Amino acid sequence: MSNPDLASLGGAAICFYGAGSMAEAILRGLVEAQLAKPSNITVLNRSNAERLAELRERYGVIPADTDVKKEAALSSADVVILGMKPKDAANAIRTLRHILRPNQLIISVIAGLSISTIQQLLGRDQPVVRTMPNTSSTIGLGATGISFSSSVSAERRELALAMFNAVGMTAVVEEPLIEAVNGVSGSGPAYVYYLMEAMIEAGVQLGLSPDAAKALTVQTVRGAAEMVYSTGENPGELRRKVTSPNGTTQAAIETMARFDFQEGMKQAIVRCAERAREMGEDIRREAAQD
Ligand SMILES: NC(=O)C1=CN([C@@H]2O[C@H](COP(=O)(O)OP(=O)(O)OC[C@H]3O[C@@H](n4cnc5c(N)ncnc54)[C@H](OP(=O)(O)O)[C@@H]3O)[C@@H](O)[C@H]2O)C=CC1
Ligand SMILES: O=C(O)[C@@H]1CCC=N1
Repeated sequence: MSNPDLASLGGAAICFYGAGSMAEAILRGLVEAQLAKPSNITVLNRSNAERLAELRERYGVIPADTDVKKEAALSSADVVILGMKPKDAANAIRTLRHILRPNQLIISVIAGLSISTIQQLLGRDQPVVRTMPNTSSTIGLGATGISFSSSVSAERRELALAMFNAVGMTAVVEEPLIEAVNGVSGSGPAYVYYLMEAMIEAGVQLGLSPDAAKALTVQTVRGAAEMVYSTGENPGELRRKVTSPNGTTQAAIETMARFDFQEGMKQAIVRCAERAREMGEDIRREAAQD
C-alpha cells in the first residue's frame, strides 16, 4: 500500500540510535506503510550485533555494527531517532556531540528526557522533536504525543508528524504535557493488558478454559475500543447502555467501585507521569555534571 505522505519524508536518511522494541515498532510501521525505504534506514545499538542482523532480516534495514559504520550512519542521517533506555541516554547522547552536525534533526522517544537536557548534552540548540509513542505502533495503532523545540522548522514538523502518523495517531502537545501523555497512552497498553489478565483469570476461576477466557476477553476489549472509536460516544454513555437497572453489570460495577477501581486508575496515571518527571530529573542532573 503506498502512502500519500511519502512525499513529505522524501528520501530522508533515518538512523535509529538504539534498536530495541520501541525502535522496531516505529521502523516496522515506516517500512510497512512505505513511508521510508529500508535502504534509507540504519539501525545501531550498543553491542548486540545479532539484534541488528534480525532487524535486517525482518525489514531489510541497514545494520551499523562497527564503530566506523555507527559514526558514518549517525553523521550522515537527516533524522536521528534516540531509542535507548533513560538510564543510558546521557552517555549515549554525549557521544553525539562531536559526531552530529548542528542542523540534523533529533527525534527522542525516551521517557522523561526533556528537550533542554538533550540540547545541553549536545552542547547546542539542535532541533529536537520529543515524542511519547506506545508499542501499539507495531501494528499501526500507536498513539504518540509530540512536541517540538523552537528550532524545528515547519517542514520538519510535518516530517516528524508523517513518521508517527504512519504508525497510528498523533497529538501535538506543549512539552510539559508529554508526561501526561506518558501516563495516559505511553504506558497505557500495560494497564489494558493488566485488566485483561484479571478478566482471563476470573473467567478461568468461573470454569471457562484458558483459551476461551482469553478469546472472549480479547474480543471484548477490541469491540469496546472500536465502539468508542466508531460511534464517537463517550465511554460513560456506552457503559450506561450495558448496565441494566439492578442487573448483572450493575452488580459488577458496584463491586469495582467498592475497590475504588477508577480512583486506583487515576492515581496510577498521575504516578506514572510523576515517575517520568523523576527519571527526566535524574538525566538532567547527569547532564549538569558536564
Ligand atoms: N517500551 C515501551 O512501551 C515504550 C518505550 N519508550 C521509550 O523508548 C525507549 C526505549 O525503550 P525500549 O525500546 O523498550 O528499550 P529496549 O531495551 O528494548 O532497547 C534499548 C536499545 O537501546 C540500545 N542502547 C542502549 N545504550 C546505547 C548506546 N550507548 N548506544 C547505542 N544504543 C544503545 C540498546 O542496545 P543494546 O541491546 O546493544 O544494549 C537497545 O537496542 C525508552 O527510553 C523508553 O522510555 C517510549 C514509549 C513506549
Ligand atoms: O515503562 C517505561 O518506562 C516506558 C515508557 C513508556 C512505556 N514504557
